[in-house]
Amino acid sequence: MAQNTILVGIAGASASGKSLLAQTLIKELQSEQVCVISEDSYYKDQSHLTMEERTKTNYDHPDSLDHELMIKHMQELKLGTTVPVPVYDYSIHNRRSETRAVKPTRVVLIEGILLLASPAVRNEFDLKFYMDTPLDICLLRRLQRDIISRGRDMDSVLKQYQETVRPMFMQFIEPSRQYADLIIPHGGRNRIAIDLIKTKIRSLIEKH
Ligand SMILES: Nc1ncnc2c1ncn2[C@@H]1O[C@H](COP(=O)(O)OP(=O)(O)O)[C@@H](O)[C@H]1O
Ligand SMILES: Nc1ccn([C@@H]2O[C@H](COP(=O)(O)O)[C@@H](O)[C@H]2O)c(=O)n1
Repeated sequence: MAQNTILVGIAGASASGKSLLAQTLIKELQSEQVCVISEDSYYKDQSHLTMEERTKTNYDHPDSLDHELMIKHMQELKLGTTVPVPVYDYSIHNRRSETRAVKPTRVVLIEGILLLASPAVRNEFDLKFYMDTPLDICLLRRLQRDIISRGRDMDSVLKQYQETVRPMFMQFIEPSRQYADLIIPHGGRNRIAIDLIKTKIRSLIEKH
């Protein structure tokens, strides 16, 4: 039996443009057969920790993520099942109580920093992309984004960047680049990459 759902992974550093690329594809494809999930939805539940304890979590280490649940959902989507994806709230460093029902559309885009770092996760993907944006550009964009959209201040973003974001990038994310099928330079507004990926996704939808 032909597989119905194709899983497409978009990996790369924090603020490299993964989410912008995924949202641009969704907007421009205008198809009910494409949807997006963020790996960040699968950060582990931290309800048992105080807010102060939560700020000390290393959110760039694979252990902070519930990859088991994510893999379960990826496999269920491939089997044609709708899955309850957790909703993440950065301002409280925790999942909210509600979930979001994600249907097994023909193409499911999944974006996240650690998608290619472990064999168990990366083997679930049919197509794997890596956003190869220079780290200094990522830091500038993260600083701006985290202050405007994630309720952070400059000191906390810079402290976290030096203590965990950059070291974990070096240890886990950059070495996972080798597993990508396609490496995308210039971030989430790379017009040629966007058009090529759109053509590929349209052909997958039409073949269905
Ligand atoms: N090529 C680009 N040019 C300008 N701004 C960009 C570009 N790519 C991403 N951004 C901006 O940088 C920030 C981080 O991008 P985002 O897509 O959220 O990164 P990621 O999902 O990889 O963490 C966002 O505010 C986004 O709008
Ligand atoms: N409570 C949290 C959870 C995650 N982060 C940071 O988010 C980054 C991953 O998301 P991107 O959209 O930037 O890819 C990751 O680098 C974590 O440090 C956080 O700060 N707080």
